[in-house]
Amino acid sequence: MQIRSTTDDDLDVFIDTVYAAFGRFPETPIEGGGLWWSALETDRCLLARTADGRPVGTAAAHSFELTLPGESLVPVSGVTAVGVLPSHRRQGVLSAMMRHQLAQLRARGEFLSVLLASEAPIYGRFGYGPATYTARVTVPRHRAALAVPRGRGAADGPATGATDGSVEVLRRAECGETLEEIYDRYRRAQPGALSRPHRWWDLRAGQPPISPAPRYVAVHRDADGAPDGYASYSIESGTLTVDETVTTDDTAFTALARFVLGHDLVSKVVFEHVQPEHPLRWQLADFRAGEVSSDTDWLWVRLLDIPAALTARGWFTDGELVLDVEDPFLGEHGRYLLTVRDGKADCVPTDREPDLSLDVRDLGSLYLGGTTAGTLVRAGHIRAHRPDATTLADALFRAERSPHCLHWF
Ligand SMILES: CC(=O)SCCNC(=O)CCNC(=O)[C@H](O)C(C)(C)COP(=O)(O)OP(=O)(O)OC[C@H]1O[C@@H](n2cnc3c(N)ncnc32)[C@H](O)[C@@H]1OP(=O)(O)O
Repeated sequence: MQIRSTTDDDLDVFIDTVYAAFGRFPETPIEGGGLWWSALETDRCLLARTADGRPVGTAAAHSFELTLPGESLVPVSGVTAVGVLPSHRRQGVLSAMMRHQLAQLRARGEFLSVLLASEAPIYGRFGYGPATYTARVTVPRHRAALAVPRGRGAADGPATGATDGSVEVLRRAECGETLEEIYDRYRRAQPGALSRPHRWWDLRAGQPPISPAPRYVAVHRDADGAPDGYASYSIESGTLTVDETVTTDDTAFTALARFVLGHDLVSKVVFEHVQPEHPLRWQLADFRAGEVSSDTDWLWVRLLDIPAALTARGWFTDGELVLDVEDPFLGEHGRYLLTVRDGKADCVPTDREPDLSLDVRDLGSLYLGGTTAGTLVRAGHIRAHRPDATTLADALFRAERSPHCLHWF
């Protein structure tokens, strides 16, 4: 088998092979999403061919920036379009492509790779672990009243929590660069968020092709008229579905939630992509009115250079841990002393006794602070060699807020 990067000449073959492997991408672009292939970077697409030249497998990578805890922005590869023809599955084609791709990413000097997994059992063996999570919250309109914020001082505004800002409803084509600017400010402060490159906005990529229904965008502006949030939504059969809510602060989110929850001729409101620990359910007067479903993994993270990755993120508690990390797919093993002081980490090889022994996939899950070491110790995946190592790891890896990624690729 040969694995080679594509050129403009074989991009069509690449796309045909992806369609054949997935068997379900719509041929016709849908407004607001669905143009996934138009954002591909040709020289970052891999085609696997049999010895007689038949294309059988694909994998690609996008160039993104990922926000780490501590608002540190780093380049990452967003792995995508991974597929093997049904006739050639379970013969090692994907394994060969993953090995090839990880070596390529390292050669580019990248220390992190990320992806969205079509199925959860596929990527752990290649060293990826689930690192951000997402859920759907469904609110029936008749139970949609918001609670009066108990912590709000009289000087902060009216007791209803309403703000002096405004909401305007636009069609996507009328938004100009407003959404892109809001998204960019949001993602720079949100651990786990990916950049959405300019051309993705032009191509209307970055959102899943969920529905052919027209999309509306509610844009929130603060009291001075500056845009600080938007909610992109569609209405079908009495259900208003918000597929993306992007705000630079909680006030804008609350105002947009109030707007969609107050929409006439709608029986329920569905918020897609709500991050863990989001205050939305607490903001409802009836806590049980927000029904959580589709609680699942979103962004998977793979560390390619452990010291580089651990020193790149910000840290919020001082401490010292010895991590013994196995990387079975790449046949590597390393033991590292992680020392955190004043928000920064030092990470060097050591032969000290380990505090935690773990697989690189589990380090990927801890890395953005969205999964606790305690959970993975209890699951039997991480081994703690002293009783307080788990508590310390939980405190150390925590981010300033739960990591979250909205970008679809
Ligand atoms: C980031 C993204 O693009 S996600 C999209 C992933 N692609 C898809 O879901 C499209 C449909 N599926 C496919 O094209 C293929 O089944 C792939 C790409 C998932 C797997 O390709 P294959 O060439 O069959 O994988 P390969 O033969 O290298 O398998 C390696 C190992 O993973 C296991 N594996 C592969 N796919 C799966 C799966 N879907 N579920 C569980 N195990 C799997 C294999 O059993 C094998 O295990 P083993 O080493 O213990 O024998």
